[in-house]
Amino acid sequence: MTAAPLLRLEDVSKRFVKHLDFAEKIANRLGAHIREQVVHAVDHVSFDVGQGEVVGLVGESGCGKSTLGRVVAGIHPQSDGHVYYRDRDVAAVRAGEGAEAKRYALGVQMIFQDPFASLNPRLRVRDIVGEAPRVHGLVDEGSSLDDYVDDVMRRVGLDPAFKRRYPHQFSGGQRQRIGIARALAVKPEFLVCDEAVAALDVSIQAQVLNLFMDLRADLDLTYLFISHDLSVVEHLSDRVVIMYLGRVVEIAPTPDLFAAPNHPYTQALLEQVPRIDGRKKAFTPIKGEIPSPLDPPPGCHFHPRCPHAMDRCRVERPASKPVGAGRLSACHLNDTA
Ligand SMILES: Nc1ncnc2c1ncn2[C@@H]1O[C@H](COP(=O)(O)OP(=O)(O)OP(=O)(O)O)[C@@H](O)[C@H]1O
Repeated sequence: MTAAPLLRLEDVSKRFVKHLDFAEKIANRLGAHIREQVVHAVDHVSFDVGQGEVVGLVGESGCGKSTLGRVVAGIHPQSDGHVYYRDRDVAAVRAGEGAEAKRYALGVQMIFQDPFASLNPRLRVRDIVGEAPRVHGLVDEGSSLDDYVDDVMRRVGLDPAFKRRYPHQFSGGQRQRIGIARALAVKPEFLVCDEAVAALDVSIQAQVLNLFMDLRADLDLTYLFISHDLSVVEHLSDRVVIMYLGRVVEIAPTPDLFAAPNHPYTQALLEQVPRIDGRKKAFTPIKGEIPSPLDPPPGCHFHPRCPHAMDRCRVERPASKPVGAGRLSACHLNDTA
């Protein structure tokens, strides 16, 4: 990576405590010894994202992608570790509550999978898009909020003539464009897109992915693009970060990752990607169930599903080590090669 990091994650962890439900509390009164459990949703994650870069964050459901995205966007505080933005520790910046905190809060925006759930159904598009710029005084003196909203709508391919409509009056793809417009309206520099096209039909997905790329070029945006689907990030990302059960297992420039995946988990994920070169591979689901993050396997979390697992993998967590230019992988096999 050549660009200076805009975002840097250093040993970031996020734990959630799963509190006892009513039945479990009753059972405890009757003598059971059920204890609160801790989910290690994100487990010592480190990587950076350069200014103007698109980093794809990929892994199966429950591996902690959304949680990490929310930590980056400042929605969840991390339990441990540091998040640096423009080389400033975000925890300190946010505690300050001054102009720098506001710059971070507006500068890093999140776009969600389900625009319908994230858009207030009682607000017209004009207010959904215009509310934050109005509150934060982002509209230049001498121009109107309506003009501001019209500009943002045009930028995402929405006709401003429809700004008095409500979200339910739009299609799924258009609603996602409203979500993108709402994020862009505060002039962000970093977008965290969490499964932002997963709910859309394939043809609409392609249009929205193109929009993201156009916006990147026009506005010099940086992206953390979260998806369970490697094929979604293939044409979009400069680099890909692969997560498994809360941990990063591999980081690589996108072409290198697709040409020669290093980690057995990445190899298994790639086996599932339908290729567009006509030589469509047979669909081979990854062997075994994803273990529970409440009780992850010791050693390498992937070892119960790994075809190459060795004794060491069952007891020792593999460190992330360089495996080529700009590449890291956390697999004991690399020590035996
Ligand atoms: N607020 C929360 N409270 C308790 N546990 C949580 C919370 N948010 C996430 N988790 C747990 O953390 C783990 C990681 O969840 P997360 O949603 O980050 O994964 P994901 O990879 O984004 O999966 P998906 O694509 O299914 O959302 C899961 O076991 C999930 O149940």
